[in-house]
Amino acid sequence: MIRVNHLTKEYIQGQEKIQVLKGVNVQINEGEFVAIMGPSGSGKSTLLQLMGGLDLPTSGDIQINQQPLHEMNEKKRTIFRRRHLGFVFQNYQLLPTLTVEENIAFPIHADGKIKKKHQQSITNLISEVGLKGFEKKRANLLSGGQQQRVAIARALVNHPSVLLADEPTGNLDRTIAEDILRLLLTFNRKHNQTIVMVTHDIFAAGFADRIILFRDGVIEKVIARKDEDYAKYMANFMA
Ligand SMILES: Nc1ncnc2c1ncn2[C@@H]1O[C@H](COP(=O)(O)OP(=O)(O)OP(=O)(O)O)[C@@H](O)[C@H]1O
Repeated sequence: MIRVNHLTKEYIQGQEKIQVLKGVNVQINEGEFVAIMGPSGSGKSTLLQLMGGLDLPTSGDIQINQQPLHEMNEKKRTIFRRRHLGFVFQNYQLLPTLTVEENIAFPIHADGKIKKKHQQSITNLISEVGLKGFEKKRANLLSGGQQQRVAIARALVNHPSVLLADEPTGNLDRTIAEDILRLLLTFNRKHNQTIVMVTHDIFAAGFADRIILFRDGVIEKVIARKDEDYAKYMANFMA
C-alpha cells in the first residue's frame, strides 16, 4: 500500500522557486491499478518519481507498505527500490546490446548472483509477456512493443510490491499500446500486482480501477470505475 501525505515539491531555478506539488494526499491500496492523468507540467512524473524514491519531497511523506521513504538513507532507499519497486518508462530504457534474457535478469545481477529460482522466474516472465523464442535476441533488434514487454518483465523480476509506469504506451501506436495495457491488466488481475501509471491518454487510463486527475500540482478529482458517474465521465472526456 502507498500512502502519500501532504506532499510538496519545489525546485529552485536560478532565483525562482517552482512549486510543482502543492500538497498531495492519496492512498493506493494493494492490488489496485491507478492511472494519474493531467495536463503537461502538472506534476504527474514528479509525483511518480517521489513515489519511487528517486527523489525526495520538499515536505510531506510517502510510505510504501508502512515504510517511510524519507527516513531511509540513500543506500537503504536504493536497496528498498530494487527489492520493492518496479519501473517502466516511455522509452523502455533497455540495454540495447544485451539479449531479452539478460535485460530481464539485470536487476537480479545488481542484487547478487542468479540462482535456480531466479532462472525459473525469468523463464516464466518471458512466457507471460509473450516473448518465448526471443530469449537470445538483442534488445535493439526488437520492435517498440516487444521492448516494452521486456521492460515490464525486467520491472517485475524481483516481484515488486508496486509497479510504477511513466507513459508506458507513449511511444506506441494504438494497437500495440492496447496489447501492452492488456498485459499490465493481466499482471494486475492475475498476480494482484499494484500498478501506478502516468498517462496522457484517457484510453490508457480506462484500464485502471481509479483515475487521479492532476492539475497544477494538486489532485483535482479522483474517479473510480465503481463510481456511478464513471461511464458518463469517461464518455464526456472522450467526446
Ligand atoms: N529537476 C527539475 N528542476 C526544475 N524543474 C523541474 C524539474 N523536474 C520537473 N520540473 C518542473 O516541474 C513541473 C512538472 O513537471 P512534471 O514532469 O512532473 O510534469 P508532468 O505532469 O509529468 O508533465 P508531462 O506530462 O509533460 O510529462 C514542470 O514545470 C517541470 O519543468
